Amino acid sequence: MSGPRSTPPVIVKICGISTPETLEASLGAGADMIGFNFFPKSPRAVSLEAGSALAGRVAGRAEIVALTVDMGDDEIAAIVAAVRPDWLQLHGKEPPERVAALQDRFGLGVLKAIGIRGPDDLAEVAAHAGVADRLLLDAKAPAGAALPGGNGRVFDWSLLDGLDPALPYMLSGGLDAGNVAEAIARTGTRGVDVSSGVETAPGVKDAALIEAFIAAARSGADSVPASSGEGTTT
Ligand SMILES: O=C(O)c1ccccc1N[C@@H]1O[C@H](COP(=O)(O)O)[C@@H](O)[C@H]1O
Repeated sequence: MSGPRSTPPVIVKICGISTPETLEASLGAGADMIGFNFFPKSPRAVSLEAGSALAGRVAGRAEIVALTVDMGDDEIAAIVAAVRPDWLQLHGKEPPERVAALQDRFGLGVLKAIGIRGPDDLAEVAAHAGVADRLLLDAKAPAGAALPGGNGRVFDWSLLDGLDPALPYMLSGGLDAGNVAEAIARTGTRGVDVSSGVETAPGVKDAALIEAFIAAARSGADSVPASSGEGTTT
């Protein structure tokens, strides 16, 4: 994206946008990051052509995130060429070495998703801290789930109590307008990400739900003290 943007106290990402109408609703309501989903099995998946057209409307108004799951270099290169994202969201089992390799190859920010269900999952957080540009702490998908994310499940936020407050991370997993302010207040997160919580059916985003989510996140953000570092948009 071009030019500096002001720094919101809590970054809001709307993920899985697939129509111009819900894109405009997200941007109009002040979304900081817009995610386009390139995981073919997802009900939110967009084609390269659709993603490119939607991303063209975003330029300069928010950051663009391309969501992939254990994708190979050639496919990612095609997405990067078509969509010109600011960030790659890696929502699979990509190890830290893969994160670093993609940073080197594409020169983009990497938002690495880590599924959280219990205390053992924090080892994965530690392994990626200092490698990924930002972490996305999401509810771990149940065994056998078709999707590694986007399942509308909340995890136990108290698992994050011992995290280093300086860790650059965003929170996701079952967030919606009714719980996002509490999630921000409870965790002190500097960023939130939502997909199914702003939908009326899988893959069907709703403008009113998006607007309500962003408004609720902004109200929750008032409970978070000013940041010295993370929270800055790139
Ligand atoms: O949304 C999807 O379909 C999806 C598919 C594969 C990987 C990740 C996916 N979504 C991401 O998961 C988080 C949490 O989703 P939800 O809000 O609980 O529905 C979402 O913000 C996306 O970044």
